[in-house]
Amino acid sequence: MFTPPFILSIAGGGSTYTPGIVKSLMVRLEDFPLAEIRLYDIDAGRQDTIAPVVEKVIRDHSQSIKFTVTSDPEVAFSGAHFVFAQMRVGQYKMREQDEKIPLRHGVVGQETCGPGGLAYGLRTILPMVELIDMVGRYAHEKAWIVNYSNPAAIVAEGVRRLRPDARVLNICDMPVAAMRNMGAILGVDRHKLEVDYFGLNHFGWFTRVLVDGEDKLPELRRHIAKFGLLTEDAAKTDPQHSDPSWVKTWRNIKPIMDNFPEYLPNPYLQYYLMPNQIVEHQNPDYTRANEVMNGREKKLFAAAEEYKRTGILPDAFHVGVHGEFIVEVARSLAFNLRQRHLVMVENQGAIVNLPYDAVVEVPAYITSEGPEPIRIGQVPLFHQTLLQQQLASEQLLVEATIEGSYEKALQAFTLNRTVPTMEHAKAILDEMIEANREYWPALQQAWQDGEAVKK
Ligand SMILES: NC(=O)c1ccc[n+]([C@@H]2O[C@H](COP(=O)([O-])OP(=O)(O)OC[C@H]3O[C@@H](n4cnc5c(N)ncnc54)[C@H](O)[C@@H]3O)[C@@H](O)[C@H]2O)c1
Ligand SMILES: O=P(O)(O)OC[C@H]1O[C@H](O[C@H]2[C@H](O)[C@@H](O)[C@@H](O)O[C@@H]2CO)[C@H](O)[C@@H](O)[C@@H]1O
Ligand SMILES: [Mn+2]
Repeated sequence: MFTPPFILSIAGGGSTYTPGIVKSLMVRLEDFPLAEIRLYDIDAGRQDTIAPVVEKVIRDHSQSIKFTVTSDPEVAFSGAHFVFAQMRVGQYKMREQDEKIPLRHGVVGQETCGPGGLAYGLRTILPMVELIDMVGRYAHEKAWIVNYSNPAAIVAEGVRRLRPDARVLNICDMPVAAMRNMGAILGVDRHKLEVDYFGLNHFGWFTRVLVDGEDKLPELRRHIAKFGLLTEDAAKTDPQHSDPSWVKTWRNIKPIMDNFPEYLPNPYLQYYLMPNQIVEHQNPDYTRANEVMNGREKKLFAAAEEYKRTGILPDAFHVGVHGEFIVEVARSLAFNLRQRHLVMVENQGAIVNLPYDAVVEVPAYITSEGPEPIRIGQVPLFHQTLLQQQLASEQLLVEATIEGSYEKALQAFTLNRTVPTMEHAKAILDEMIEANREYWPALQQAWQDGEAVKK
């Protein structure tokens, strides 16, 4: 453990989430004291646009915290105690491709699920390893990287294989966001909930939702059967997610639970369990990437511009569970609080009927040496089978990245539940190879015309 105040670096400093995360840090300054905040990004222009907004957020709370903005890894990470990673490799222009290419083939087009998530994984694993190595070179020897960079399941598996000893904790705010909505429905703050949950990232189920020791899942089931995982007035539950695609996502918990009422699914399961319906409702010319570029990103950039012109910062970003959660996790790491959070962690027997070395998402106690997962036991055959298939798809994608294997990438795409046939998988993969030339490692075919290719 190291003593506060801490040096904290944010990798992906130009992210639309940076001001919100920094605001969350400022609100918790007494509990998580900071000496310096550093922004690091490979796109200096984007980061410079957002930096004055971030600086204003800091100065509204503290005059003493040093603020540094850089594209130099040595400056960014020297002596750092914490690194929050939130890189979007290829930025929104590549997210748009991840979503639109599969849709042209009638397949789900999504940032982290299906072929889009696999493509994003092929772009992100190696830059993440590069980040780990830079942090290893310059930062405090016990520094923690808390990673939000997506696709988190694939990134976590890539890191587990390539840098098994790295102090990286991979997290996702989706379960916390679901708990916030549960809390709103039940009329309690999300911190009052203690949940049981098992799965992979963006692929799991809540099995119990306790408030003061009483399981509230029956009450939630009755509510969800009418409204999905939203209050009657959706905007009140989730002001950030008033975009139509998110409202639909929360409502889709209802059809899933109408069929499988036992557990409450992660909203991302809609892409695997009802892909046809999702594709029918997706506009192939205007996907979530466009919604975000014309919404969250545009609003933030416009506010930065107005702040530069007038010195007045308009209300331009949301401080929600996303920022709160990463700060809560970092505090637990920093002070060995052993708080219980849902995070990604190597299974190590927590889910008895999944592989020992699978990266799973389960509740864990967060200590200064990392997460200690709770024991889940056996999961039912239906869920185990879905999980195994998704895990295999993600693991093959990681192997494809490491080995530069075209065949393994094709297997990963073919095995994914969102992809109906081998032909769809190949057509999408081949188009994605073209679109990702700048980002993916080269994928070689080991077989051609029925013959093994001699190396
Ligand atoms: N795990 C979760 O639950 C969760 C929740 C929200 C967002 N996210 C992820 O957070 C990230 C940021 O999202 P956003 O919508 O704000 O994206 P964004 O494009 O606004 O920001 C990402 C930033 O990362 C930078 N970047 C790209 N490659 C980099 C590299 N190799 N090194 C340093 N910086 C690099 C980009 O230049 C960009 O400024 C994404 O990966 C997103 O998927 C994850
Ligand atoms: O489509 P986007 O870019 O708006 O969101 C994609 C991310 O969605 C999840 O995170 C949500 C979170 O659930 C919500 O509460 C709030 O904090 O906003 C986040 C972003 O909208 C998901 O967990 C992430 O992995 C996705 O990147
Ligand atoms: Mn997530």
